[in-house]
Formats: sequence, C-alpha cells, structure tokens
Amino acid sequence: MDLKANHNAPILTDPTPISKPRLGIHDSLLPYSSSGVFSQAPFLTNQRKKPGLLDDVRSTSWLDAMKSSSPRNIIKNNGTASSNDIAYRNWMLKYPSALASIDQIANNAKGKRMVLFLDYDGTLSPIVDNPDHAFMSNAMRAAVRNVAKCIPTAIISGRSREKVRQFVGLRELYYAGSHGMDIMGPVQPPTDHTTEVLEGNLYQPASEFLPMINEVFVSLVDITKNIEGAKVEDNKFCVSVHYRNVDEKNWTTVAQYVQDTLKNYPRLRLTHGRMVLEIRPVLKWDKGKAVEFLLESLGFSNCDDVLPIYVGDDRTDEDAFKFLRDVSPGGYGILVTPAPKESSAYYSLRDPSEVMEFINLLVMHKKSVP
Ligand SMILES: O=P(O)(O)OC[C@H]1O[C@H](O[C@H]2O[C@H](CO)[C@@H](O)[C@H](O)[C@H]2O)[C@H](O)[C@@H](O)[C@@H]1O
Repeated sequence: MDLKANHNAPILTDPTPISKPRLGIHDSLLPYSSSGVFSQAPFLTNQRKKPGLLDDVRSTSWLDAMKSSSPRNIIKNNGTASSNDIAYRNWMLKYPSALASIDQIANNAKGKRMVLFLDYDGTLSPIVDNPDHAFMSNAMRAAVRNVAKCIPTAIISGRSREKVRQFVGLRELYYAGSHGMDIMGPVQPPTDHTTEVLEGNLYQPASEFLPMINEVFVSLVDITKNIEGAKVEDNKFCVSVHYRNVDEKNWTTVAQYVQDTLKNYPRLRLTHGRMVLEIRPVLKWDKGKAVEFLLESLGFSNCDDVLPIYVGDDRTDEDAFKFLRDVSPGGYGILVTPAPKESSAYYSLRDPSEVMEFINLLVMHKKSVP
C-alpha cells in the first residue's frame, strides 16, 4: 500500500462518539448563540493494519515523497526572470497572490465576521535547519497581536501546543497543537470581579493515544541515536522524525526505522511533512477538523456571514484548505510557497514576509470598515 494513499484511506469507525465540549470563548467573540453540541464527532478506528501493508522503504514512493517534501531555495538571476519565476507567475494565474487580491477579499468580507487560522512553521516563521530555532520575528508577533484584537485568530500547528504557544508568545489566541489534536481557547484575563487568570478550556480527541505515542517517541529516539543529524521531536499526540540534517544516503535507514517501529503500532499512521516523517494516531481528525471545531466553538457553524481564512504552507494544511473549499465553502485557503505546487488553496503568498504583509493589510481593512 502506498503510504501517501494510506493518508486518505477510509477507516472503520467505532460508533462511540467523543463528546466535544465548547472552549471557553471570550464573550466578544460570541455574536451568535450556539447549542455547543457537535453534530460530527471524531471516531476512533478499530481497523488494524495487516502485516506487510506498509511500503518497502526502498521503493521510490517513500524516497520521492521524502525528496519532494520541502522545496529548495529558489535562486534568482540578477533581476532577469528565471524559468522558476516564469513557472511561478503562470502558476499564480491559478493561485493568485492574496496581497494583490486584498480588495477582492475585503469586498467579500463586507457584512461578514472574519476568522483567521494561521499555521506556524513556514508560515509565521521561516523554515530553518534546527526545529528548536524556528523563531518568529517581533514584527510578525506584533502583526499577529494586532490582528487578534480585531479578528478571532487561531494558530494550528503540527507542533505540541505548549511549544508553539511558547514560540508565538501571545495568550489571546486559540491554539491547536499536534495537527489540531490539542486545542485550547484563549486565556481569560482577570475581570472586575476576579483577579484570577483562567486558562482556556482544552479539547484533546486523541488523549487515549498518549501512552502509545510516548512509547514510540522513546523507541525512535533510541534507534535513531546513531544516525547523524536525525532528530525526533515529541509533539505530544504526534512524533516528528526530522531528516533535514541527515545525509541523503541515510534517508532510507531513517525511513526503515520508522517503518519497523510502526509495524508494532497498527493504530498509528505516517504522513510526510517538510523533510520530516510524522507519526500520528489513526483518527479521523486533522487540521480541517480543528478548523471546523473552532468555528463551531465560536458559534459560527452553518453561518453565511462568516469568512474563515486559513494560511499555511504544508501538506497537512491541505486538509484545512479542503474543508474551506468543499465543506464550508466561502472561506479562503491561502498557500504559502516559493515554488509552484498543486493545492486546494484559493490564493497564494510566497513566504512569511508576505504573510506578515497580508496580516497587516487585514488589520488596516478591519480598522477602515469596523
Ligand atoms: O504545522 P506546522 O506548524 O507547519 O508544523 C509542521 C512541522 O514543523 C516543524 O518542522 C518544520 O520546520 C522546522 C523548522 O523550520 C524544519 O527544520 C523542519 O524540517 C520542518 O519540517 C516542526 O519541527 C515539526 O515537528 C512540525 O510537525
């Protein structure tokens, strides 16, 4: 079975729904009443993979996916358009720049409440070799702080919620870590009646997988310890195995170790990120579901007068783009990429500096049309 195909494979479900409590939402963000009950709950799967269903890691699909997972830097030719530039411009006919389309977006937002969803790595922070050094700039932090004052804003990341929250450093946002499997509302500031600072409510649909994920993390750290450059990251409900700094001739070994480990855990699956293999629960939950959950928590589900915008750069963000395109049409997915690639997004931005520009334009628009 092709592992990429496995990502979208239909799965058997357990009929017991997990209840979906609403998050603690700030009153100013709740213009609509809502029952607070979710119609579609995530279902844990009972399906067990048969041995041998994973691809042979030496097959081209693994290595191709590993090689194509992160675009190399595009080299510009002293002001003359390179073939890359021409290809990018042609590609932008299908995925127009969100900056150039800001008037169209603003027009569409008239009479609607915008909600902003932001991925972290590659969207708010540049991609760097060391995942622990993926800091966002102070200018970006200020832009996100400003936009969150006028538009409900959520960060949706593959990282653990705690880690991405530390990187972003803003309490007033919604955070969904572990690819949306760990969601928290904003911290409630003290009121006239209390000096207590209240942590936002939590929603963790994959909590039963925690011991299993911890076990996998420990064993992957151990078996990859002698591969120079390999790094295993604990993302709470997911594990990332980074190979960005591993010599390409050793990528097959990294993949083999991950595959060998996964054979013992049929309730876990693998997805490809940017130079990273990501292990996560076989659960009908992804960044698209997290967007749906947050919109519902905000009282915005099935509302015509809501305009969700999701900005992200990675394959896992495609689930959110698809949700906005197919399930909740009317929203905009914006793909951040310096190179042409197929996507379910509507618009594009080249890099985090364009993301910051776009966020600042949204703030200007909100201030001019409150
Ligand atoms: O959903 P995201 O916020 O985009 O998180 C996805 C993964 O991002 C991080 O890895 C990526 O960024 C690193 C720092 O720039 C880079 O070194 C790595 O090669 C990229 O894959 C994070 O470390 C992963 O755990 C996330 O799953």
